[in-house]
Order: sequence, then C-alpha cells, then structure tokens
Amino acid sequence: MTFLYKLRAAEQQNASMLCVGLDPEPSRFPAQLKGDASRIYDFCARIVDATADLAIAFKPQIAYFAAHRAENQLEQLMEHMRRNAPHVPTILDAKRGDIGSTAEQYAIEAFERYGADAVTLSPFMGFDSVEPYLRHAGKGAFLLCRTSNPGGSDLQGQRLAGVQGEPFLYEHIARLAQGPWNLNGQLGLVVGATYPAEIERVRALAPTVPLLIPGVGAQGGDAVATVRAGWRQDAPIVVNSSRAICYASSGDDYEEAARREARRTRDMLHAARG
Ligand SMILES: O=C(O)c1cc(=O)[nH]c(=O)n1[C@@H]1O[C@H](COP(=O)(O)O)[C@@H](O)[C@H]1O
Repeated sequence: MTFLYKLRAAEQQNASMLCVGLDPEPSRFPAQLKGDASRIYDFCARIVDATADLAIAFKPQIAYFAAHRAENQLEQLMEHMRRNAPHVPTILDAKRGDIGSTAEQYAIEAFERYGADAVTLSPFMGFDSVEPYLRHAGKGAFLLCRTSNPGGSDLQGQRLAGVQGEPFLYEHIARLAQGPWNLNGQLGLVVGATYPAEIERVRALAPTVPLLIPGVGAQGGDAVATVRAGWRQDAPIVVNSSRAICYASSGDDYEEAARREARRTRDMLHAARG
C-alpha cells in the first residue's frame, strides 16, 4: 500500500486533515512524567491513543528523541503506532538532505529502521539527494518548499534569474515536485500555514501533490485561510499541530486535553472546506 493511498484512506476514515505532531519535551510533561526523558515513549503513546481516530497522520520530529538519546523510544513509538493506529500513516520529520550515498543510509534509517510511511527532506542539495528515497517502493517524501519560519524567505523567496519566468526558489521547487522529480508519484511539499498566499501559489503550481502544512496552533498560522488556499478534493493537505495538542494541559488530564484540542482543530479545518 502506498503512502498516498494510506493518507487518502485516513483522510476518509477520520474525516481529518489534522496531522498530530509529536515533539516530546520532558520539561513540559505533566507532573508525573516531568523532566523524565525515559518516559518519552509513554507520553507520546498516550497522545497517539487519544487522537488515533482524529488524525490524518502522525509526525514525530526526530530531534526531540535524538536530543535525549531516545532513538530506541522512537522505534518503540513507531511500532506502537503501527500496532494501535495502523490506519494512520506516519511522517518522520527528519528534514534530511545529503549526497546520494549518505541519503541512501538516511532512507534506510527512516523507512527500514523506523518503518515510517514518509519523511521530510530538504531539497537544497538537488535531485540526486532526493532520488534515493524514491527507490523505496510506495514511501512518501515531503520537500521543504515555503517553510513556516520567518527566515524561510531568506532563500526560498529569492528569484532564480537563470530560470524561465524568474520564479521564486519555492515556486521552482513546487514545479519540480509536481513534475520531473516526482518519479514514484509519492512526493509532497511543505508549506507553512503562516503564509497562506504562498500556499495558494504552491497549490496552483503543484495541483495534485499532498501538502504538509505546519504552523497552526503554537505558531499562530491561520487554519481557515490555510484550508481555503490548499485543500482540493483530489489533493490532500496534512495540517500539522504539535505543541498546541501535546501540551494542551500540563496537568494529569493531558490526554483528554490533547484529544479536545485535536478534535477542535480537526473540526475547524473540516468546516473551512466550505
Ligand atoms: O517539516 C516540518 O514539519 C516543519 C516545517 C516548517 O516549515 N515548519 C515547522 O514548524 N515544521 C515542524 O512542524 C512542527 C511545528 O510544531 P508546532 O509549532 O508546535 O505546531 C515542528 O516539529 C517543526 O519542526
């Protein structure tokens, strides 16, 4: 089963465009787990169980595990998601990007070690840094295109003088992902919810690829404008919220609070489809 097939099935089954981001920070855990990096798995598994019927995808961010030497807990979590939420695809947020031979190793890490359905990648080093991921049958890859952070415009907002029409770099990336780079039909693009006008532009240039859209919740992106700009009947959007869901409460009720916030966000996104 391909990543895109799984994504479409989860979109239907959970009536959702919401991606639950898993960015575990022990210092923000509720009292009984607070500060304890050995409980990262426990914390994340409970968030997964509380939101498995509300999400189109789960997105663990690898740095939050690696920083605490908790890669083994990430492996456990990936296994937990496959077992307890097999209908929800996983996107490993690793933002990798390196020469082909090293990319081959990163692809094995993402798809074989962690068993992710998709991964986030930086396209900065060009097609031969992306191609090794496309060799893994059915696996997805989201290329950073117009990221949610203010500094995203430093490079992504520069015009490419040598390219026809002098597009912005992010526009060029969108065209490549829709066309010549999309060898396995499983490429997607990352566009920040903080820039709805750019989401609309990317959607115009890449009408059928899935868009991973972080930036609602803690970063203050406009959820309604995001859906209007990016959602199309035949092209899914995956709108990520991490901290606003994981830390909806710092008390013992954190699972219920995460569920409430996930449901509220999912319903708001759904309603914005009009
Ligand atoms: O690729 C990403 O997921 C990503 C791209 C981007 O442009 N902006 C962005 O915030 N992210 C990630 O999305 C998550 C956002 O977290 P919250 O701001 O807490 O919802 C983090 O894990 C970021 O690393």
